[in-house]
Amino acid sequence: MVPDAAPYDALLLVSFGGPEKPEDVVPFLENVTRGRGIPRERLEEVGEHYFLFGGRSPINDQNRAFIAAVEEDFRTSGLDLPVYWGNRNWDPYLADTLRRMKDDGIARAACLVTSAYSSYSGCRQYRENLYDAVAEVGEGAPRLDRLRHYFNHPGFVEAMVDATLSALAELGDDVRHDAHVLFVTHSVPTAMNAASGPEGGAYVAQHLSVADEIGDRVRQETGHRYASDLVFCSRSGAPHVPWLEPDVNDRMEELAEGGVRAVVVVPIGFVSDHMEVIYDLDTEAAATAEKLGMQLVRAATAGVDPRFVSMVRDLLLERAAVERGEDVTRASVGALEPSWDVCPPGCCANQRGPRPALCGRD
Ligand SMILES: CC1=C(CCC(=O)O)c2cc3nc(cc4[nH]c(cc5[nH]c(cc1n2)c(C)c5CCC(=O)O)c(CCC(=O)O)c4C)C(CCC(=O)O)=C3C
Ligand SMILES: [Fe+2]
Repeated sequence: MVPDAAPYDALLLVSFGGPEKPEDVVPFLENVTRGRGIPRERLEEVGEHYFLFGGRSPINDQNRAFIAAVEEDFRTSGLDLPVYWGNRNWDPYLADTLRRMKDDGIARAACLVTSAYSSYSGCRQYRENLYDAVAEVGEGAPRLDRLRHYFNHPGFVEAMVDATLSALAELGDDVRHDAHVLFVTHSVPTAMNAASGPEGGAYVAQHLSVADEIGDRVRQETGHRYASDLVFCSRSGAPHVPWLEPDVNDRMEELAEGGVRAVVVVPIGFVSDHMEVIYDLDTEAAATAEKLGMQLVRAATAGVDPRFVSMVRDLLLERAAVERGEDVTRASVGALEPSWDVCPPGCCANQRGPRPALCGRD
């Protein structure tokens, strides 16, 4: 049976964007932090992370590889649907892509955001960006729907379960049994977590449900329940503003004091190996492990894992059926329900005051 994507005539991948050469770094950081109150010293420090990698973030190449994999998955499934890509902070910018979609005659597109969880940064801010880009293009811009959050979709979770198992297998036999699993995500201000989702606290709750589910699956596969925590990386902002803790490095110090000799770092908050992963985890946290005499193995991100890639088709066909008024079964794992299609009023509120956004009731 040929899969039915109607009423959609395209998929739009919506992402963060990153610099591709040294001259891009400062203008990119200006785009990211415009009006966000990030201290100058923090910006200089983050700029150095990019320069350490030749002024090029891996994120755009990761998105190109992901799009190629999704196109191949569509093709082999008989789904004839073009895939477009637009970013919040760097070329290709959302408005430019929407203009191209309009010229190509795209009337309606489903958007997949490269952020799996609810928060202002990972959800509403992208919805505001979509509103602004549609407004910029004006008459004839495609109508956009945002595909639901996928933190608890089996395509994402299964990929992370296997990545965790592979990372554990890499540890030395002498330390594996006592290894500690650190599920890592991007820190956000505690106030941003408190405002996330329709009732608040969704950012942390969603990560805890993914961590629990991976822990259960690892126990089934290995017969061992590993000690674990949810920890955070990439804290930004002004020092007096509270952000989610503990930081991954601080937690490793504590664990080392308690005699832990090995950690597996599982980046559940990130869907590909971008700068937070290759700098904050593979460079900084790895150096902390070295200093503490601990073994550290970092689990792979979902990247182009075939299950994660085919999840996109599943979410797209599910939403297409919903839009056609059909009943759907929504794949999900763990304690939380499958996420909503359209964000409820107030969901992931913008703490600087309301701004127009697409794909929500407000
Ligand atoms: C929750 C979350 C995700 C995960 C969800 C998702 O994936 O979207 C994420 C992803 C990313 N964040 C990224 C880069 C940056 N984030 C920054 C700043 C901030 N991030 C925040 C949150 C998040 N960020 C927040 C609350 C701030 C403070 C400023 C503000 O309130 O807006 C800054 C400014 C410098 C700094 O302060 O670190 C940079 C450069 C890149 C690109 C990496 C690359 O280039 O490879 C990616 C994928
Ligand atoms: Fe960020």
